[in-house]
Amino acid sequence: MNFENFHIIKHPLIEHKLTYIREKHTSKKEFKELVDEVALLMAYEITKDFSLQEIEISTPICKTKSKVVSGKKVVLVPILRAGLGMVDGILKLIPSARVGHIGLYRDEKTLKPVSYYFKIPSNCEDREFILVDPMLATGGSAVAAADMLKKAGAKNIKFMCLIAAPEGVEKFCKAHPDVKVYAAGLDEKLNEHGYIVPGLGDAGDRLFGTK
Ligand SMILES: O=P(O)(O)OC[C@H]1O[C@H](OP(=O)(O)OP(=O)(O)O)[C@H](O)[C@@H]1O
Ligand SMILES: O=c1cc[nH]c(=O)[nH]1
Ligand SMILES: [Mg+2]
Repeated sequence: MNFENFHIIKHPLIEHKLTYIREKHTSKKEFKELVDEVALLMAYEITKDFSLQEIEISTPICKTKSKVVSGKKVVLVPILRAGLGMVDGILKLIPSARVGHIGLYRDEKTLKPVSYYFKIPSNCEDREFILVDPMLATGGSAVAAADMLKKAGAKNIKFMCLIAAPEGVEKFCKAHPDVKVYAAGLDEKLNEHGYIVPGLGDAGDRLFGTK
């Protein structure tokens, strides 16, 4: 997909783990562990542009200057429910990140997102948002979530998903060209029920065992 703000994160470990996330016989426990692991690996990649500042510290040997991450405070925002599956993995890497929540579900018939919850930290302008959801299908949910973040004042947003469909990438990138989108895999298409093909099925149901 040729959108400047769309990036596939390619890494052998991510591809390997994604294979077992897709596999329908993977257990609920393993599914959640793998989603967390891929989210952590992706977060490592997408934070490469974080800025650093030098501080003075004392090692047991002497005083020295060394670097720490500086800049805007990170807010991780899962789109409920399935986005919750990615939070623990990313928090392992960025434990100080605040966590906002956006409650959206996709209406089964219309495939349009229905909003039911929104809570994020204040002072949005000064924060770096990482919006997460395993699936970018029609794009309706992710576009609505980014709309809500911007309406609340967010200026700096990245969106991270595990699997994207071309339809969702196009919709999101056109609606939010200023938001960088990162996916571990780009699939073929959507089926007649709006599910990604080959995809992984219903991410929320597989994470929470609600099928
Ligand atoms: O790109 P879209 O067509 O909007 O579809 C993607 C959305 O669908 C899934 O959520 P779902 O509605 O199943 O809610 P859940 O996470 O509570 O299961 C998924 O986690 C995304 O949020
Ligand atoms: O394939 C899909 C599409 C939307 N939501 C999911 O959980 N899976
Ligand atoms: Mg679901």
